[in-house]
Amino acid sequence: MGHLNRVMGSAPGGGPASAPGTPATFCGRTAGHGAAYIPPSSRGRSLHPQSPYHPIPTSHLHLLILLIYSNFRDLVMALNLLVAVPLALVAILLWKIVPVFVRIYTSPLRHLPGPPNPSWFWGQFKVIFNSDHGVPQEKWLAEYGQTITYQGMFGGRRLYTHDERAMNHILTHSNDFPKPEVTRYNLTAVLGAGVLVTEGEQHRQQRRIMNPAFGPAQIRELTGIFLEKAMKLRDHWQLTIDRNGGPTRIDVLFGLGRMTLDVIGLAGFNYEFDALADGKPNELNNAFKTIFQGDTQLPILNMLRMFVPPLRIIPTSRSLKTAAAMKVMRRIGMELIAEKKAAILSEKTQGADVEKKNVQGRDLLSLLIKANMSTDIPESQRLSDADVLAQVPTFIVAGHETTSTGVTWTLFALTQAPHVQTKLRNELLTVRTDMPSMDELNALPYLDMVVREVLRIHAPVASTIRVAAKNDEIPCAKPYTDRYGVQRDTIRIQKGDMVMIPIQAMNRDKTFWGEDSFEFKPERWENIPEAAHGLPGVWGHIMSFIGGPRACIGYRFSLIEMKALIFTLVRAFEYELAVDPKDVTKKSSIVQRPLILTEVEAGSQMPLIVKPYRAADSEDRV
Ligand code: HEM
Repeated sequence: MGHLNRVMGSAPGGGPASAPGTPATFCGRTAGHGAAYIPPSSRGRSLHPQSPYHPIPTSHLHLLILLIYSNFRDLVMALNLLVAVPLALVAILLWKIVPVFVRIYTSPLRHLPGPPNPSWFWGQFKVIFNSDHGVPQEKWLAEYGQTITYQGMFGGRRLYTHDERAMNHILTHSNDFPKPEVTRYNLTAVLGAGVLVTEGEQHRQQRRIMNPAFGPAQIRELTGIFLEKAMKLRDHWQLTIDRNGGPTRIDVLFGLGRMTLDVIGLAGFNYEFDALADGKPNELNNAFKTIFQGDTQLPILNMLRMFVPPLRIIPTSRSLKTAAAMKVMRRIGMELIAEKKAAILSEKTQGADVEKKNVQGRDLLSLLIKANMSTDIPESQRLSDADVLAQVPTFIVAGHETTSTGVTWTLFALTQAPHVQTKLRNELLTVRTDMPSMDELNALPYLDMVVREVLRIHAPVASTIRVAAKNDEIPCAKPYTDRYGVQRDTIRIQKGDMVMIPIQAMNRDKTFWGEDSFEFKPERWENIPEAAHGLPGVWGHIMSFIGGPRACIGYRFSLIEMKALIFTLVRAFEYELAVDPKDVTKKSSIVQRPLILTEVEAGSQMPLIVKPYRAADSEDRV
């Protein structure tokens, strides 16, 4: 307004500083243009603007010209915008989508053998989605060989190989094969930039600080928590059985899920979720549930938001709810961090400096904060509070349902192999205490074999995915035959191609495990086939925790937690499946939860008949 007033004021012949009735928006918007424009016809005129000889007063003429001129400019600008915005959107879409289509026809993966593409839009997505996990891929491998390709949505190519050397290359070159952007977006939306999501230097830095908290000495300290919580679950089931007056159908998945949540709360942050205490409200638990409940609204928009990043700025009811729940999570997380920092600082003021190698304590977060504050970590290598905070939901998500589904499938497997259940219980009953140490648990050979076999055959995380960050040539252990009948010993891959990490399928592949690879046989661990030694898993020659720099950081934690649970629950009870085994299937999301085909509406569950174990009852069966 002031700017325009100056122009008006400087107009020859003067005139009112502000024309009455001039719309404010006009004044505001045209100030820039009006300042430069002085019509030549007005220059040097001395007639009073209100003179009757002027049909239109000069200043009004200026105004009119300005109005027409600026409206014209506005119109042009509006038209520009109308054209520019859709053009920009089309450009972004082309920038994202064209390479996807180009890649289909240029990717060297097209030379690999594999099934024909049933639909350019869905690719094999529907076939895979409507089958049990990994089953179509296992069929294709049998038909086309160990290294194949198939197409996903919009024809995107995926490399699918069981070649152990190729898989080792992919897992160990984690910078060249990171998680795809969509996966990272989905995880970041709910976890923040925790170790599960970050890549490159940020990931290396986080792992370096976090690794000591997951070492054997630290897990030894946590064994008591695992056993205490396992006993709480045992007592809970016993109470249910007592109330029913005998063997009772119990959904073991539910109780185990709550137990492992309580464990990660206490062992992870020294926080009491009290999930096993029925009905007790808990702010963090509620926030967690909100974040991980399934999508109920606008699934199309939610899906589009994943693939078209600009749409992510449009809020949906789901994104708003998630944001509110994350705020709660962040607040509680920050309180926990502040508490722990204060405790460590007071420890420091009372004694010597904290040193990374001396880090001891009970919960993972305290250990992580201690390691981060230790004097032998250079300032530049320390994690920010935001980085530390992001590990809170990361631990909860990564460390809770994975272990509970692992133990759920163990109990299921034991119902299907009663002789294994009995043999295992007999071994566990040789221990004279309810509270064995980590070393005592690890000294039970049959328990160890059962855990290995369950994690092999019922891997809680059935598969994961990576994307090639650059063109690469992947070496193979065994040559394969390409589409043209030529033998090859490397796989060429192009930047942007997806790579499947077939965890469960490699764990059950006959090439590594022999003809009985699909059977649950703990005894196989007395002497596993030589071929299995080549699998690039971080633990036990299986892929369940994958391998390389992105292998599961919590595998020691989960193994001892699983052992503590199985130890306590198999000593106390006998288990039978409450439904027909043919009705038990796996519902694959991130973890493989059980689903009963005749009771789909009940959601994931594992109904078992649970009966207190009494030595005399079972003597005839031993
Ligand atoms: C039976 C139990 C478990 C299984 C089968 C399992 C499996 C896995 C798998 C397959 C990955 C790799 C995911 C990917 O990169 O796509 C992973 C990563 C991870 N897991 Fe586990 N996990 C288990 C328990 C735990 C526990 C108890 C914790 C923590 C207390 C944990 C913490 C993590 C973290 C932080 C990562 C990310 C590591 C990184 O990217 O550097 N996991 N886990």
